[in-house]
Amino acid sequence: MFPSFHLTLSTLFPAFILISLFFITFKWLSSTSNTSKNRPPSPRKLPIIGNLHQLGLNPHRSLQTLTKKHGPLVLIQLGNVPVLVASSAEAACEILKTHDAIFASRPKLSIPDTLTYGSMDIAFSPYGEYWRQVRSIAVLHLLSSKRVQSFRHVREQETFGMIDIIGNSCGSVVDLGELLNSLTNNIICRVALGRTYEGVKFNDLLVRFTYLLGSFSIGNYILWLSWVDRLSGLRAETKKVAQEFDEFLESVLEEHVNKKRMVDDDGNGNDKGQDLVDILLDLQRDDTTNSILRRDAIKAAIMDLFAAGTDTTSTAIEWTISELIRHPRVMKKLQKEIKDIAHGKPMITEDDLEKMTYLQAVLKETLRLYTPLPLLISRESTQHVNLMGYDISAGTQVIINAWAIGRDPSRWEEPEKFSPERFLNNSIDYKGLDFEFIPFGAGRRGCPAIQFAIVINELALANLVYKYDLALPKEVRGEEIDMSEITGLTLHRKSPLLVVATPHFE
Ligand code: HEM
Repeated sequence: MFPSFHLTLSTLFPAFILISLFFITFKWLSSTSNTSKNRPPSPRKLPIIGNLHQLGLNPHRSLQTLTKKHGPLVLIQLGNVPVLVASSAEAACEILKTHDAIFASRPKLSIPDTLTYGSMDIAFSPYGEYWRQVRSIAVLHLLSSKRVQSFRHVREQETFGMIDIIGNSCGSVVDLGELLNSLTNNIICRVALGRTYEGVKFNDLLVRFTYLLGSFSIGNYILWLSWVDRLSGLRAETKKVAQEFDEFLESVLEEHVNKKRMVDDDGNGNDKGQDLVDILLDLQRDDTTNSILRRDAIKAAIMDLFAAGTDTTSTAIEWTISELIRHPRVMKKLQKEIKDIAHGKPMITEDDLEKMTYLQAVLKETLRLYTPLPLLISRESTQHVNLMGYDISAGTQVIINAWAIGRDPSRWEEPEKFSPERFLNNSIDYKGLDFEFIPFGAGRRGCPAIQFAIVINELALANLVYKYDLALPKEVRGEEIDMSEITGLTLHRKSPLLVVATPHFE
């Protein structure tokens, strides 16, 4: 054993010297070529993990701290992956407007990829022809103004249903967060699938699904540590949820195909009341030229609505109510506006919302302070680009800290203060043109469902505060409401929002 060991060492030694020389020369060459490039400032990094340890449990906050030290464009290293962090309105404008096409792709991340049939959905699919087509199908057939309008009865019924449930609580404590979550799930279910699926099993599946989308997979950043994802059970759970969701969506598709046959048999084919699955199946049937709408693509598109549309919407309403409870002056002013416009009618309907300028300002203020997707959805550069004087290589992951931008003191007076008045008498909007306020992102990958989301938010909020006085339960009254947060896919309240609702009209 030992002789052969010596023999191996003696033969390996010159090879070792040669390899070392080659490596040192290569390092030197690449470092000289790097210095000719002007990289954005970077914090000091550790071997192997780079800056991963600096992300913490609330990455939007840790990244804001890095920005304060290094400036609005910071290049960090997450394992092997270079990540550009943008935290000012100017930087966001450069990325989402000036160089929008270069930053319009998404990085491939293992968890969303497994859950969405290999990123066949809209939100996670790479920039290209496939993404263009699925996005335009969703925009045209589900999210256009006409379509959003056609689902008005669904939103109103579900919102009024929630108001009734609260009414039946007879002044006892209700978990408002849970009710708001059911509200958005039910609306998306009815619009996308034609009916609600409220069973414990489906709710549990949705919770696990959104939890996974917000989970961190180390294998995405340090490939050889992928075993950690296997060992922790993350990979197995992702596959399990993907399979259970697939079985559920298969049964929904079957239900629709059979229902369609019955309608056809009656000769009663009727456009009104069509849900998204009906529309996609029709398009698939008519699609003789190309096969963009394969079965997996239909299922992935539906999944996207749950991933992108439920938690984001309900968490925004939950934070708004939390802030209103903390700010009785704002609550009173809002209730007065709604009451004056409602003229004693039993419920607020969507026609009333347009006139409620203070309500709109309250919601904007919440989206500024509690940006539901604080880091938007990561982008990836597809070619080398010069950004604000810095060289950014192709394949760099890009994080836009919309949460920090919304609290940037150079753009917002008293940025930490909840003050809806700042949105009165000015034109700042969330439609992606004012880069200091981008809760829905901007540019070609910006959220395509702004109108859909806002109307759900406004209707729920208006009815909740019109019908009830909302207060903390007796045992916590007088204490500050807990506003601590927890970050997963979205920015959530850490503790449930428990309230007591006292009806106004008794
Ligand atoms: C308050 C509620 C919502 C917020 C704050 C929100 C925010 C966002 C953000 C920040 C993005 C990424 C934008 C970017 O990369 O620039 C996004 C993308 C997306 N959102 Fe929303 N969203 C909301 C509700 C919804 C709803 C209700 C739906 C669907 C019914 C939806 C569907 C989508 C889709 C499909 C994408 C992916 C777009 C793409 O990659 O091309 N969102 N959303």
